[in-house]
Amino acid sequence: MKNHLRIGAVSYLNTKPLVHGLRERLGGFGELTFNLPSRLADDLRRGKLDVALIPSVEFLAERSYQMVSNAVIACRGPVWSVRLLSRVGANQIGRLALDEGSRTSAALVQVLLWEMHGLRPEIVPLSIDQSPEHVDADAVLLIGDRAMHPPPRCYREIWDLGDRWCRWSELPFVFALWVARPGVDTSGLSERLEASRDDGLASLEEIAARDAATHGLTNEDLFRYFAENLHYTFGVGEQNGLAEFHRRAVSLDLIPHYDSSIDLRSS
Ligand SMILES: C=C(O[C@@H]1C=C(C(=O)O)C=C[C@H]1O)C(=O)O
Repeated sequence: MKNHLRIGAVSYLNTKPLVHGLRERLGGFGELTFNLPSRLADDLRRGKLDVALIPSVEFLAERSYQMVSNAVIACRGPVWSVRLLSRVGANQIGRLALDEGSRTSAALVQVLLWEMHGLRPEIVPLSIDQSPEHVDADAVLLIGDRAMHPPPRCYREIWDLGDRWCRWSELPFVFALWVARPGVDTSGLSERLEASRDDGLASLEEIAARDAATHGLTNEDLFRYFAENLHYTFGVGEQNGLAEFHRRAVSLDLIPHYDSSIDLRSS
């Protein structure tokens, strides 16, 4: 019998262009569900999903995973939806709260604080329903839709992590990619994922007009987020950016070290 794939995608606005028309395109080939990035990674690991759009750091940490598409969530400058909000100067952060939805940005902020300020702060969680103003920490990392709204005035320093990474490394940054568990037959999948991405990129105005108001954004802002902040194709720059992030995360022991370098080609 032909595979019926269980496919998980990120539930944030950033993913809308990647999944445009995907349900219809999958038909009986697979079913699509949505969740927070960190939960998608856990469900893929536990075998509850066959394929998922997972945080890139989870792919880097698990050698048996196979990248199944060149459709990714990346940026080449400010990303808008990944922010560090700090009550103190960034060089004084002692206690850092990390958005429960994140794995990649959770590692990225630690890489940047180390590289820029030699800091290794104490880490505490920020659950998805917890308000960032009420957590006992010097700074919070926020990702996704809730990071897109203007932050309250209590913060002294605000970092856009895409901007910080791209200026510091002079490379793009890859936040999430489509990955399959080992042993899953993914033939025919990459074409569907890439066709949906291409269709989504050709329909950004329509997607922005459909989703902006329900998220408290203007159509123009959401369009610009898709068109200017985010980047949806895994090219040579993205490959190099991911390899550099891999080295930095390994050197901080945020992911395990392996002898051979990672295979970043998508199938
Ligand atoms: C740009 C973003 O990329 C995301 C960030 C992720 C992470 O930090 O683990 C994972 C998936 C993406 O949704 C965002 O969520 O705002």
